[in-house]
This record gives sequence, C-alpha cells and structure tokens, in this order.
Amino acid sequence: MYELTVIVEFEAAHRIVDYPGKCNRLHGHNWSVEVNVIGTKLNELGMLIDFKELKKEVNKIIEGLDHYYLNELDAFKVTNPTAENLAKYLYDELAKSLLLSGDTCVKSIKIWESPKSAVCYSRGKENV
Ligand SMILES: Nc1nc2c(c(=O)[nH]1)N=C([C@H](O)[C@H](O)COP(=O)(O)OP(=O)(O)OP(=O)(O)O)CN2
Ligand SMILES: [Zn+2]
Repeated sequence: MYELTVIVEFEAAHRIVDYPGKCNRLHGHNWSVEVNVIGTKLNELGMLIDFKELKKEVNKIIEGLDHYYLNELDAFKVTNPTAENLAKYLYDELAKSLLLSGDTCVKSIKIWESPKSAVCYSRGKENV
C-alpha cells in the first residue's frame, strides 16, 4: 500500500455559531490542509497519482474557500464551519472530483486550524 500526502494552505474567516465563547465572534485562521491518498497500483511512471495533479484538484476546491467568510458560503450557511465540518467538506468534494484509478482513494483529510489544533476526517470505503 502506498500513502501519498500533499499539503495546501488557505486563509479564511469564520465564526462558530452558538459557541459559548470568543470563537462565536468573527475571526480568521491560516488553515493548513493535509490530503492523504492511498492505493496499491502505480502507473507506468511509477506514481500512485502525480503530486501536481493532486494539488491541482485540491487547489480547485480550496479556491472556493480562500479569503472567504466561510459562514456565507452555501456549504456552511446552516452547517457550522468548524474544522470537523471543513474536513468532511474537503473530503467529499475531493472524492467527487478526483479521477482515481484502480483501488486509489482519498484516505483522510487533516485540517489544521492553528499549529496546535487539527482535525482528521476519514471514512470506510462502504460510505463513500
Ligand atoms: N473541535 C473543535 N473545537 C474548536 C473549533 C473547531 O473547529 N473544532 N474551533 C474553534 C475556534 O474556531 C477557535 O478559533 C479556535 O479555538 P482555540 O484553538 O481555542 O483558540 P486560540 O487559537 O485562540 O487558542 P488559545 O489556546 O485559546 O490561545 C474552537 N474550538
Ligand atoms: Zn476559529
């Protein structure tokens, strides 16, 4: 099994609606997103998936978040833009958009809200 990782970053503002504390107020983060893809079959170049291709797909999704107020986006108008919900959103969007061959699939999305706080989202293949 190969496990491949790319990391992308974006900046965005949010507020955690109904949070009993300061995170209820509008504030921003430099988010760091770690994408993990797994699989067993390498292509003719000896790659699971080209880092370049993977980053391109991740960045297409990130473009929709970068420098936005996340609570105003369709995905987070009702769902609180917590690190948990952002991780799942990124996982779902990437699983939809990524052209993967064989048994290659998105394993997990880990999103860092700060250098000390992160959430990792993953799920079994049966729920994809
Ligand atoms: N499980 C989660 N907990 C919290 C989330 C979250 O998304 N998932 N988010 C927040 C807030 O967004 C907040 O901005 C971050 O909280 P926190 O790390 O506590 O804030 P600071 O960076 O200011 O760290 P301090 O240790 O308080 O200085 C809260 N919790
Ligand atoms: Zn926050």
